[in-house]
Amino acid sequence: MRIAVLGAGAWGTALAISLSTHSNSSHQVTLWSRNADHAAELASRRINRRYFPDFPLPDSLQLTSALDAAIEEAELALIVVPVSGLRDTLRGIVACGKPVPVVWGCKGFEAQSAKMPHQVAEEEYTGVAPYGVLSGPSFAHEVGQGLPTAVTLASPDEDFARSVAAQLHTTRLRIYSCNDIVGVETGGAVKNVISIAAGISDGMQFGYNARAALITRGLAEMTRLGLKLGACMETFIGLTGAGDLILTCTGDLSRNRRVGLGLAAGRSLPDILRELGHTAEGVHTAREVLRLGLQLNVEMPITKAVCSILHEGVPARLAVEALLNREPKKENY
Ligand SMILES: NC(=O)C1=CN([C@@H]2O[C@H](COP(=O)(O)OP(=O)(O)OC[C@H]3O[C@@H](n4cnc5c(N)ncnc54)[C@H](O)[C@@H]3O)[C@@H](O)[C@H]2O)C=CC1
Ligand SMILES: O=C(CO)COP(=O)(O)O
Repeated sequence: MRIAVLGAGAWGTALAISLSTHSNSSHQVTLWSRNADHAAELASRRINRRYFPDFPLPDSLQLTSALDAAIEEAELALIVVPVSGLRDTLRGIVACGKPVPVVWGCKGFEAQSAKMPHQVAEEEYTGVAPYGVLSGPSFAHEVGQGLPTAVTLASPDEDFARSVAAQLHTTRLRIYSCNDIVGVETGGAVKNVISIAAGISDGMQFGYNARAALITRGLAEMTRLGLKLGACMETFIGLTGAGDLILTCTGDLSRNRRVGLGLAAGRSLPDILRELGHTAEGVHTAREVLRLGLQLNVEMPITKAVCSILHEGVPARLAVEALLNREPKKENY
């Protein structure tokens, strides 16, 4: 299959390497960077020093900064830019006049509009070609190494999800399919926010009990919001819900968790993000998750606490105390 991977950050590069290297069928993969200098450097050095420095690029991987060239022959485009770049990338594809099926890998809600990625696609890509999302517990660094990983491809068009999952599936990257795109995208967005909370808790040495409580009550928060948005309950105990939540709340490869660890250490958000040098979607998505929760009358106490620390300058210790001081209540979803 001819695949264009659009976005040459950590996740796009990991997927491009994995699909070029580990597939049984022979995929021809082109990696697109919007930055011409970056694309030229990738092509000449055969390594992504800025975003994914530990992994050489396979010889067969092609590089370009021309979007039309990347998608010209492609049978599928994997859009692996942050949520903030999804709309423009879809518009760019439409402007090229090449109606290629797309699957995005971003996890979060659009800033200001609180729209899920598939709602952005509904606005920009309806009637152009089929689309879907790839999500689940998948640190780029481990996928780049070819370590076993399982993810889910969701699309409102279930045949499309099944067919693309089967084509991208490899012995290292197991891909399930489903049609609950709302549930999958809610899980991917909310887990990033809860992962910041887990980083804060661990950074403050609150212990394993507190972390397990955050993961479990975070799952309740994610599920409550998702059900209000029309998702299926079962999705939240799957790879893209509990699976990704557990991964990013416990694994130090998570950039969102590292934001939380930095906040607990008393560092400023701009300093943390500068040092991280990568996208941490939870930082902006926290606001949008809270906004949606308020609109839909869904209680989101952990998200509220994370937002107050990130965006209102509330000290982490005070936000945690406010969480713990809430009235006792029935354990429910
Ligand atoms: N890194 C990981 O382990 C995983 C990341 N993701 C998700 O994938 C998305 C991308 O994450 P990473 O690649 O890790 O981020 P990154 O920070 O490593 O790289 C982001 C890349 O996107 C490019 N970019 C930013 N805005 C753009 C735009 N408007 N148009 C085109 N390119 C643009 C940047 O130049 C950079 O190359 C995020 O939504 C993240 O949540 C999902 C699964 C795993
Ligand atoms: O989504 C991820 C793994 O599934 C990556 O998480 P971070 O963005 O927190 O690194």
